Amino acid sequence: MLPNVNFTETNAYKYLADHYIDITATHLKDLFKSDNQRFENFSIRFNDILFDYSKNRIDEKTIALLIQLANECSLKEAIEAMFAGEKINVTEDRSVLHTALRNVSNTPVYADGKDVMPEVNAVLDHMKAFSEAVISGEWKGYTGKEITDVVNIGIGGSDLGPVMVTEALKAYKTRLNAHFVSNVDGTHIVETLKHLDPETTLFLVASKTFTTQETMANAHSARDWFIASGAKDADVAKHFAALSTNAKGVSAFGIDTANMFEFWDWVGGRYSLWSAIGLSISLNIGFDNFKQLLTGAHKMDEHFRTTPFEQNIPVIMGLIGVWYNNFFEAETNVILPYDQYMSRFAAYFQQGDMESNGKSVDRNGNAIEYSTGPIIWGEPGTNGQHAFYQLIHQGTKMIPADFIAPAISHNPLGEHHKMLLSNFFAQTQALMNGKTLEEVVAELKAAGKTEEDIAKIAPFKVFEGNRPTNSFLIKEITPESLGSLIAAYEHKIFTQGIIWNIYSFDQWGVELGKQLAGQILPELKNDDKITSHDSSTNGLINQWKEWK
Ligand SMILES: O=P(O)(O)OC[C@H]1O[C@H](O)[C@H](O)[C@@H](O)[C@@H]1O
Repeated sequence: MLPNVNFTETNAYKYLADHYIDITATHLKDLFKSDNQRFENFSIRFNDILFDYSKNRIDEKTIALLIQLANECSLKEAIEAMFAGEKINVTEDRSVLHTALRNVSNTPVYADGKDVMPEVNAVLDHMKAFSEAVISGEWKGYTGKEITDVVNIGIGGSDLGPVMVTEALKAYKTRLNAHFVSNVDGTHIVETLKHLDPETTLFLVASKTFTTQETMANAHSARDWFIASGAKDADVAKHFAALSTNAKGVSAFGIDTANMFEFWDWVGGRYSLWSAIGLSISLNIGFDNFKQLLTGAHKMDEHFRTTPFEQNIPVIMGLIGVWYNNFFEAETNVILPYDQYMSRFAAYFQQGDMESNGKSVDRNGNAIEYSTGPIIWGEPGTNGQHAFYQLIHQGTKMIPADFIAPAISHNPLGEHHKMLLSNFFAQTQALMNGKTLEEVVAELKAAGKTEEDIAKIAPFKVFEGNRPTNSFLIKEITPESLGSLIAAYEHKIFTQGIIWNIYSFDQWGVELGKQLAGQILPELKNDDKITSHDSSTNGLINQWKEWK
């Protein structure tokens, strides 16, 4: 059972509300001035990850009160409930056990009274054998040629995780070329297939349910393209594999169940890259590296489960997020990887976070009166600097930012990495310190500007600063460190869902649009004028019918 506490009624919340007034009276740079141990006090080393949260609008009292809040909301018990396989996804009556998928310690994990580890390990063995056969070239296509290209067809959790990790770990690429098709827009698959050869292409149809409209449409089009090349139905087995929980659906599609990689309903879609859904990752970086990814995540799982909250990275991340979300009324959280390979990291956690905590009903089914999940966004640095950082530095909204950077680049080209990192370090410093009017005036004077010019321009050059950031400095982006980092963000989401008293593992909010699309699709198949909807929807459909 998950705890059921309205966090706004806890003692800690009341103390935090008072404490918030004190903190807002203090500039972040002054917090540094008054504590020369601030970095040591507010940073955590975890293997090759340094998490520095000192540039946040917090002091020791803030952290103590936030931890009191976590305790009053029984976070520890909630963590145990998840790891123990309790059915904490209540509205779908399911356990939440993505942690079992990476349980490299192999200790038993129970769902519905049954140890899931033997099944988990059997699928991993299958993934290993398959990946090695395809990568080595032992696995041949229907005309006897080696596979050169792997196309993952999936959407949402069956796409974003594999894409993000494959990109992030491109430095570990095998000889196979990776492609990802997700959008039902025919352009996506047409453009992907244009450059591929059916004789050397392997399709992975990735879908937990095996009913998702976009994925099924793309899988059928891929199959048609394959058959049109002269292949027979029997050849499909050499070119199509399925990653799913739905064996019946896989057979009905015509995929050999020997090529089915199973997972289970206790794996949420957006937490599934660790499951058979990760087969594209295993093909693209090799199974041993995939295993390292699982190992890194497992180490973070252990850290989350056993480390006191004061030293617990996901817990601290989550609580600081609550602090900004519910006291400072920050609405978003920007993720800024200073690593080109991690360009899809923010997009991945848009689903991870927003589909998990974008909820407005609490665990009692009552409408919520406080703010829940933040809007997640972001792009890699330094590109973001030349686009949207203006608003982060000088806009009217507070935007807590996560900076992520590797100390060692996989591409140590000239001075590039030093330039990249100088930007990372400088940005967090600039956001914290800002620049006062006096500093601006002094700078303009030194540049020889007249009094008149100074008066005209100075106000626009002032930076208030006091803008919070987290920094993750990672020794190197390896499968293991990436696994740990992803798991830290997953558990941050969990922590916040517990505090907000919401169910983080369902996603009913995606259903309504699907249902209405199902009603509209038949109306698009004839030329009849539509009058059954509101005037806007009718107008759009009828104009489309005129133009199509
Ligand atoms: O893996 P599938 O069953 O095809 O689901 C793909 C995606 O679609 C759904 O709409 C959900 O919102 C996602 O959580 C899920 O990851």
